[in-house]
Amino acid sequence: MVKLKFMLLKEYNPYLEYKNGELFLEGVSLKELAKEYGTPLYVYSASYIRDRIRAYKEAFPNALICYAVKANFNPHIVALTKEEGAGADVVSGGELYCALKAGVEPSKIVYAGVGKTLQEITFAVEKDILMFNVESHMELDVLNEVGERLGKKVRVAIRVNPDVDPRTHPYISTGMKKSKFGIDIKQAKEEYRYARSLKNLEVVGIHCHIGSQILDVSPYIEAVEKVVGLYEELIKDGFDIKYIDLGGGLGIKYQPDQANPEPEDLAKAIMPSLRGVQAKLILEPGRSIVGNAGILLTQVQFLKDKGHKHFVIVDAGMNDLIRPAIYSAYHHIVPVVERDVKYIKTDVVGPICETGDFLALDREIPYVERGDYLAVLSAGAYGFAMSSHYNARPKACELLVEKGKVKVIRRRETYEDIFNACFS
Ligand SMILES: Cc1ncc(COP(=O)(O)O)c(C=O)c1O
Ligand SMILES: N[C@@H](CCCC[NH3+])C(=O)O
Repeated sequence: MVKLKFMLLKEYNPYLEYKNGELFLEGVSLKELAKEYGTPLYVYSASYIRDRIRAYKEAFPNALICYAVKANFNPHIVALTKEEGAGADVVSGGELYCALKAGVEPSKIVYAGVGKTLQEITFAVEKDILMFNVESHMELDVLNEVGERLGKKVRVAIRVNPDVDPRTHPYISTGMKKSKFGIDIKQAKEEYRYARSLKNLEVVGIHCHIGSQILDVSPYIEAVEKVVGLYEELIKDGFDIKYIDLGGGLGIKYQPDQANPEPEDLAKAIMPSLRGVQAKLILEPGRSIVGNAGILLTQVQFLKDKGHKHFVIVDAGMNDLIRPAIYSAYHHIVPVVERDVKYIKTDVVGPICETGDFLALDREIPYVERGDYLAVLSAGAYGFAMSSHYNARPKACELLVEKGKVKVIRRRETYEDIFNACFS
């Protein structure tokens, strides 16, 4: 029984293990961390993040790996990916600021997003980033104007929408016809010609991102084939396409019976279609770098038995981890200190005044008591990044652990932190 559980945790993160019934990450006791730093508490494993970047680099030795900052924008995490040689994929001025603070070279930064503001565009042009992934005709005009004003040639790729179903949650499918993202691949050639006619733009690439949490690699093959088709047409038309950026999206293990696909699986699927392509490949993985690096620790506040229904009420709410509320996402929950093998069927809910505030519904979890700590797995991506102050709750503390060492990468917020901006 214990051995089985041990194997299962390793499949999420090889640095996560029970020792004498107590959970450790990279050799650090999670119970001790929860006691010292309080809960809710995010803890990330640095070695795991390093391993994942290295796995991408091994699977795609000639590619530029641009970590998708949106998945987790803690600058210390971004700096870690930079240390391993990654660039950054950003979607806002804030993320660009974060990547630069973390030391990422502008020549390794790509910028996507359907609604870049003039201020954000100006900031990125001034910083001379590698490439804008342009999502509309109007954006081309604005980029050209900013380039002219600043006396620069702005490097652009057009984000094409290949109309491929990535077979994931509809809210995170981004490459289908009805989606707001990118330009229909069938209209792309026309937009490329238009971009070439603008004197302050330099057309350098093709961008495509079909969605997130993709576990089956076949939609990638479909998308890549369409992108390569466009690449060949553009080359024939005299374009110098230096980069093909295929976005991110590789999924991770959330449920015990799910796979944790490797970058190598993606490489095996798509590299054959890219054989004749001269352009440099760019990838923008987010979740598959940091998702299973992180866990969210929470403490049981109350138990409530309504007869027909049991509730475990914890101190982490939807303001800390919103994925279950908005995507009905599953996050595996395990005890920080094992008790016995008795299981209960329960909802695990937070303190927020919303019925949608849950971490798990009708879930069998090991028996717990008031004061126990629970670890919510796979919380490193889109966990803290999507957190809020809802119900005037200070944001959680974030820790980075590596080989037995602990670093506070974001202190717990205070009430003053929440309200300071109201009184300045
Ligand atoms: C343009 C772009 N690139 C990269 C990513 C990162 O995706 P993921 O975290 O699924 O790897 C996203 C988010 O889906 C995105 O919108
Ligand atoms: N926020 C989503 C992923 C969005 C991907 C961004 N394009 C999630 O938590 O799964």
